Amino acid sequence: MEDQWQDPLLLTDVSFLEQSSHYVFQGKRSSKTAEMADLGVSWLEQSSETAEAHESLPDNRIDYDSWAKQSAEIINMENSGDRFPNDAIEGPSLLGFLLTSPDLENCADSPDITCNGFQETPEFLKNANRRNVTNSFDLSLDKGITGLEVQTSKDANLLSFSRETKGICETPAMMMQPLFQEVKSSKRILFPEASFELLPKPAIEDELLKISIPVLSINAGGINMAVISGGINYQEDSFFSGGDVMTTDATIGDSEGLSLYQTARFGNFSYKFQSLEAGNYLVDLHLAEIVFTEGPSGMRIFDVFIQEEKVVSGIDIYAEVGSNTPLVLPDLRAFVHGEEGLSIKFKGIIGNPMVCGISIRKDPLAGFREVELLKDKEVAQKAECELEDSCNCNAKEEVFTLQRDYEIQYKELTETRRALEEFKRENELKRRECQEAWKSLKELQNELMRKSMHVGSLAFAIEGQVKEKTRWFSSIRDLTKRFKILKMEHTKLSEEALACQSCLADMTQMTNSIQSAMQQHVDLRREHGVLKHKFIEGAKERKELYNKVLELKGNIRVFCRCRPLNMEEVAGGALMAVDFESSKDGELIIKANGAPKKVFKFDAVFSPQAEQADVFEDTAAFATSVLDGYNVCIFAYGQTGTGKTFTMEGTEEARGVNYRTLEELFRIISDRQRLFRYEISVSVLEVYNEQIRDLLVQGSQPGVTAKRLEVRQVAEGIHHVPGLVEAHVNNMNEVWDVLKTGSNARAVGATNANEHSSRSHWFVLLLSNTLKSSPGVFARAVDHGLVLTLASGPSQCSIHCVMVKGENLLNGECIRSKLWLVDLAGSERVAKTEVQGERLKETQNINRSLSALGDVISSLAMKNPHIPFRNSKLTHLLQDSLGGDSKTLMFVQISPNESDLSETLCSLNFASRVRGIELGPARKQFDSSELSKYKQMAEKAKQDMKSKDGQIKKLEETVHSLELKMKARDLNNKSLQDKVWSKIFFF
Ligand SMILES: Nc1ncnc2c1ncn2[C@@H]1O[C@H](COP(=O)(O)OP(=O)(O)OP(=O)(O)O)[C@@H](O)[C@H]1O
Repeated sequence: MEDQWQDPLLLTDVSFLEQSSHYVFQGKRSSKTAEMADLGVSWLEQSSETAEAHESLPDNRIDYDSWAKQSAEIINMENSGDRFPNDAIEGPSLLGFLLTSPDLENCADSPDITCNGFQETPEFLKNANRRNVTNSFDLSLDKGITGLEVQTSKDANLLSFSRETKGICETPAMMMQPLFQEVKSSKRILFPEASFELLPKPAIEDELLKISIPVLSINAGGINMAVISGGINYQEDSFFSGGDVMTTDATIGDSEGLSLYQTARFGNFSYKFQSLEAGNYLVDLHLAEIVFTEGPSGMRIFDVFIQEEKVVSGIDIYAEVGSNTPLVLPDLRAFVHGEEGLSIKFKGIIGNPMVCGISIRKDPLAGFREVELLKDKEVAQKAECELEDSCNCNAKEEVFTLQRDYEIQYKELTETRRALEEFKRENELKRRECQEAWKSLKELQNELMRKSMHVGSLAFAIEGQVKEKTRWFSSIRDLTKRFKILKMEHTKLSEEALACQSCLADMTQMTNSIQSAMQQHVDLRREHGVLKHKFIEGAKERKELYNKVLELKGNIRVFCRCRPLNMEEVAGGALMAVDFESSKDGELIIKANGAPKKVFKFDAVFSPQAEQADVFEDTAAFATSVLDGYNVCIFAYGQTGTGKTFTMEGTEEARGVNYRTLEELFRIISDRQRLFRYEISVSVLEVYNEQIRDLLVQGSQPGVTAKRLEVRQVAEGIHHVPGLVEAHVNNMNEVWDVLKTGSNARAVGATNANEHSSRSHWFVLLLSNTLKSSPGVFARAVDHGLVLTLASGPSQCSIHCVMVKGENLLNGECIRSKLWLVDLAGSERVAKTEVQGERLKETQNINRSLSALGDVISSLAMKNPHIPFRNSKLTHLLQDSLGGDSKTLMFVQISPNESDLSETLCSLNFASRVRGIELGPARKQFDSSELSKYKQMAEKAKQDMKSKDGQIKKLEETVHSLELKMKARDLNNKSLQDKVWSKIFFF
């Protein structure tokens, strides 16, 4: 109910009803509050009628003392303009309205508001008035006043009956019985002023009445039937005119012998008694309603006229005493002037009048009046006598005339008095009527006031309602607009829903496509996983096979390269010390004085005509090993000026091993970019006087004290130079820049020799004791009466370290490897010339480095448990890449000039020794068949590797195509998903 709008008036009514039900309408009106409510209504009704309301005798069923008190309080409050105090009667007002509403406070007693249980509205009062034929109405149906109010004139014989309604009277007979007895016993007349009060009459009247003997009694309706009732003889019916007769055998009343009431005259009739002498009489009328026995209808109301004057008005026998009960209207006064006699007429208002008996008695009080008249007459006669004495006969006549006039005037006076009394009575009645009318007017004014206030409050409420309804209309307009908008949106959404429904099929189709694509994607992934596994296995196998090939070829391989004779040598007519024409593959024949002197075997021998590319063709495999995760060391060894730097660095036109190896690295990286991710960084350093010098640090010069770099072991088998600049390179341009930077920074000895002259100045140094005591090549050198000669001058040990970090994108495997590209200092067989100072120190350090390298290689060859890597910075640096599973490639550079033969032989012997390390002494003992067998195995492995490479390449291509397909699927799925989501979002 809270969300429903309620009319404030209706709400008040509801509230009123709810509350009033607690006070007024709960079953029988037994509670005090209900009585008060009823009394309040009764008060209103009474106040609108007459002021006699407060005089009404209360019924003994309720506390009428308190009622009267409260009624008086109510009347006082009303008269004083006060409203009913809330504390006088709790809750709602007596009128049943909640007076807390300001709008309705002044119209709480509004009769227009329907109140359940309050039927006593003005409308009801009006109806009651209309129903009430005696112009009186019920004050309270429930608590009506029991009794009969008989109104009559004091002097005139007018009796008027007005009955107060009485809900507690079981029958009218019960109601009238007391009255009959009262009338019968006391013979009193109830005056209007007395109403319900029995006023005592003068005792003399009673006495006179007792001695009043009827002069004539008639048994009405009794044709030839005289009866005696109450000691009075009622003669047979006569003196009547008109009417009908009815008789009954039924017993009338409770008393026996009341046969007077067994006959009656009814209809249109009257009685005329002409035999009566002049005088005052009293007439008793005996009535009875014989309705349930025989006779006419009992519904009769009639008037009684005596001497053409109405003395009884609207008598209703049944209403007074009921049926079969006597009703006596006694002492109706009548005056008979003389011959005209006494006439009694009965005129019906409703139905036919009826009378059972008539008794006429002399009025005993009339004698007193006659005495008075006689006294007046005596006075008049006395005056007349006096006049007779004092006046003459004419005067007597005049007196007689006056006397007659007096009598006439006296009569007139009597009539006037009677008329005056009548006027007084009528005046009194009119006064009362005026008073009642005034009170009614006042009530009406009050009512009008209340109505006006009620109307005002209603107008106020209506104004509020109008405003409210205006707001409602505004809200309704807004709601209507919104409703229209919503309707449009609904229509739009319905259309979209229809479109969506049509799209659902597409979406279903798309979903199926997506699902099938996803299934294909899953299949492809599965296939991809299988292929990937196969590929990983193949790559692993390839790597193993490749490594096996390299191992078969030897982890330390030696290539021999002979430079061409330079211009000077050619110009000087230098003789060739190497016979390439007679040499087989991998053989090098050294000749002296035109005759072959010694044959050397290497893994590859490059003649002076060999191009840089030819040299690198066999070197490229090491680049693959590096990217497979192996450490590789490529270094060039040889006499000064034999082409070490040319082989390693080369020129811009003829790039050397360094550049080409890096180029090969990037090429392989590019090939493997879908499977591996690599990072390449390059460091360029130099070992100078047993000190590591970073050639990528700008401004670094040989001999200049720079930051001291040391080799540190960071993990098992991993050595690192903390602080060494590592230049990350992503392409060959960057590589070339780094190589040039290092080349430019390469130490240039501050000797008296330039690059060319360096080769023209030779030093012969004795090997250190260490070298001398070292086995292998160095021992052989000693055996040959030679010592290792180290290049002095500009060429120190130049080292390029290429660090590779790789990650297998398929299995997440990471590798970290190093490629050392070392351009060693020149090794010369020089005379024991004196070298002084700084140059001597350089030479000693160079010799130390090379001899340490020789010691390491010798130890590796001997498989000594201890390898003296730390005897020099160079071997310390190369520790990771010498021995173990690392690969080593040595370029032994020789000069073709016969004049350099001794140095050449020295270098070749050293190289042969190095090559022999890997094969070991036992391998030298292998016969050619076993060697060919190994070669065949190597070839087979190579072929397998190639076929594996082909398979791997195919797998790579398949994987690549699968990846492309998956990407295409992903793109397709994504576009489909985008379409679906866009449909979804769109809707
Ligand atoms: N295979 C070759 N073909 C053409 N020229 C060569 C070859 N080998 C060397 N030379 C030339 O010989 C000269 C000396 O070469 P290079 O400087 O490389 O010798 P080196 O062994 O490095 O000398 P050093 O020990 O003093 O550094 C250079 O001018 C070089 O161009």
